[in-house]
Amino acid sequence: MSQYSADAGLGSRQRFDRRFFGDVWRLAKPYFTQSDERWAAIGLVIMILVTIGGGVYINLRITNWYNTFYNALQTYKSDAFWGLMGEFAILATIGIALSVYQTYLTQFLDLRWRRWLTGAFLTRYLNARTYYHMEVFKRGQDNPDQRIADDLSAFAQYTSNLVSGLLSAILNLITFIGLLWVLSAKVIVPWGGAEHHIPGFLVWTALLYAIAWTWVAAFIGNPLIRLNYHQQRLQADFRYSLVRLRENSEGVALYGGEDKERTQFDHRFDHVFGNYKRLILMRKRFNWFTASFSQFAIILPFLAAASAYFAKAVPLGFLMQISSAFGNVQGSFAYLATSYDSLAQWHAVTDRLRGFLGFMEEVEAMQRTEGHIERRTGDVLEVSDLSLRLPSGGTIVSDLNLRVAPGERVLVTGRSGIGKSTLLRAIAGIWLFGEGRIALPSAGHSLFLPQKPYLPLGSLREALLYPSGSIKTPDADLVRALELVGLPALIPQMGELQPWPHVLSLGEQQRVAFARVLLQRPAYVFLDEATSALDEPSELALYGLLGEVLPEMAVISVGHRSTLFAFHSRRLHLLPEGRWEDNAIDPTAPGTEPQFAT
Ligand SMILES: Nc1ncnc2c1ncn2[C@@H]1O[C@H](COP(=O)(O)OP(=O)(O)OP(=O)(O)O)[C@@H](O)[C@H]1O
Repeated sequence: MSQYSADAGLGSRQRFDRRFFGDVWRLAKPYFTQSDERWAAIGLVIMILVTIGGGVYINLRITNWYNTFYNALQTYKSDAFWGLMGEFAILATIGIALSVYQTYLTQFLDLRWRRWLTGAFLTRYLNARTYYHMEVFKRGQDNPDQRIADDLSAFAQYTSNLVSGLLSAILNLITFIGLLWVLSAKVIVPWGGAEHHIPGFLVWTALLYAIAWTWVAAFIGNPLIRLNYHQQRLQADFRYSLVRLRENSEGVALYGGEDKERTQFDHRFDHVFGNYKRLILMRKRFNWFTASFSQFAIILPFLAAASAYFAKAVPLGFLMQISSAFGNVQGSFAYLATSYDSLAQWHAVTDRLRGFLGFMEEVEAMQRTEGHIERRTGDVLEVSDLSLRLPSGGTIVSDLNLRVAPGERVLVTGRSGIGKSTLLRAIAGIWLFGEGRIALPSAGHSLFLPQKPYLPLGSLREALLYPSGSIKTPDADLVRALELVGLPALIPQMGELQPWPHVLSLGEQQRVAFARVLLQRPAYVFLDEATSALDEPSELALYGLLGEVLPEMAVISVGHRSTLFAFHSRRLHLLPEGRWEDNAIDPTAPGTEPQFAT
């Protein structure tokens, strides 16, 4: 069971409750307590704390300066004026430097934290093919790419900014609350025709005012969490539809599907627009209140101290000092209210991340509980008592026993949808549902070629050596491989960075995949309709090449063409209800096998 709340990804819990902070802590803790970078991170945190503390101290000095400065003005002391100007210049310079460094160090911490978080998420995402299983068992999880690329960065930024802001507010409060309490002693509260002194009157005023402000901000601003959450999702959905068009541009262009695509874009953008409109309306409502509260907060201390001033009980400097101290205390009390919009975005980002992590944990748990297929590394492919099923429970194959010796060639046949690719997925170790035992040479010694070859981002050279070819492979070998598979025209472009999946035809891409086999020389190769886009003579030529260049390599193919019988010595035929037949192919009668009768 996931340690993150199951509904977290839906942004449905909009409270800053214990579970929310528990999840934030679980996301943040590893970097600061377990990572290799933890001492550097703690060092940065300490430096940020020093800048915050210094900033608060400068604030205090400036507040006291107000008192002296305005009193000097009121009493026309021009000689004190210039000295005070100089003092202000020094305080302001130190204050500016501290503020610049606080921002710089916080951003530097964000950047490093983001790098670490991204690395940790990627490790987990790629480990045990979790990325693949998350796609296969997708349940309402959207755009993992956005969660890794954007949300992690936003999480690091919001967390460090909000926490340093909160610490600064607390320090400010501790520093100024005493001063404001002392200053309150001189404040007169006229009530019922008499003058009263209420201990800590200004502190209570600031506190009550901030409570009212926070309550209104939370009440009005709460829907912002949900709207921010949806905004990020809808934005990512819209972007994803554009990326899909780019990736499938040829298919759409050939179908002339622009109108349909446009409708799809408009539809998705309407959602982005509608949600954003609600968001800005909500922000407008929210800003009405926060702007009113913050404006009124400016005059509140003057209102509170006016009676004392007009009664000439206190000088102007005192009034200005009160205003500054009150602003600091009240601003600290109201920190949560003034940061509510950022808090709402932080909540939304955290929701998305914990939803993603929760799902990743669910998939990892599924990998542990569903993975009953025992796997071991061996020299020979050996499948024992293997039963495979669909996630829904349907049987794909029952009690399969298969041994493929080095150099042997087995053709897997059966009607479409019977489970041929699923059998290869199970042998590759990416299909979870089933039981039995599989022994297979290690990853570097077995290579799986799907029907649609995967060409990574980069040069053709990199595509040829993907995934485990040595980067030191001499160019002469690559040239030879391209010649053998019938792609000599590509030799001059081997180092070019091009969108190869768009540039090469599917048949050419399948030839590139065969060149990979020749270069990487695995002990076992699995070809899942890996020549489906080629004409029959080219298909036979490529198969013949494998036999010639790599006679010791075992070949397990999935294919629908009867011409493939000529190349294989055995046929594993999958039948309905999990039945199967394993027969030798008569080499004297190629192509005469019945066509995949069930
Ligand atoms: N992730 C999945 N979740 C649920 N069912 C799946 C999944 N992947 C495959 N299947 C189902 O498993 C069955 C076997 O699929 P598979 O791709 O192995 O068939 P195949 O024999 O290779 O078909 P074809 O010859 O058309 O490529 C199909 O009914 C398919 O819908």
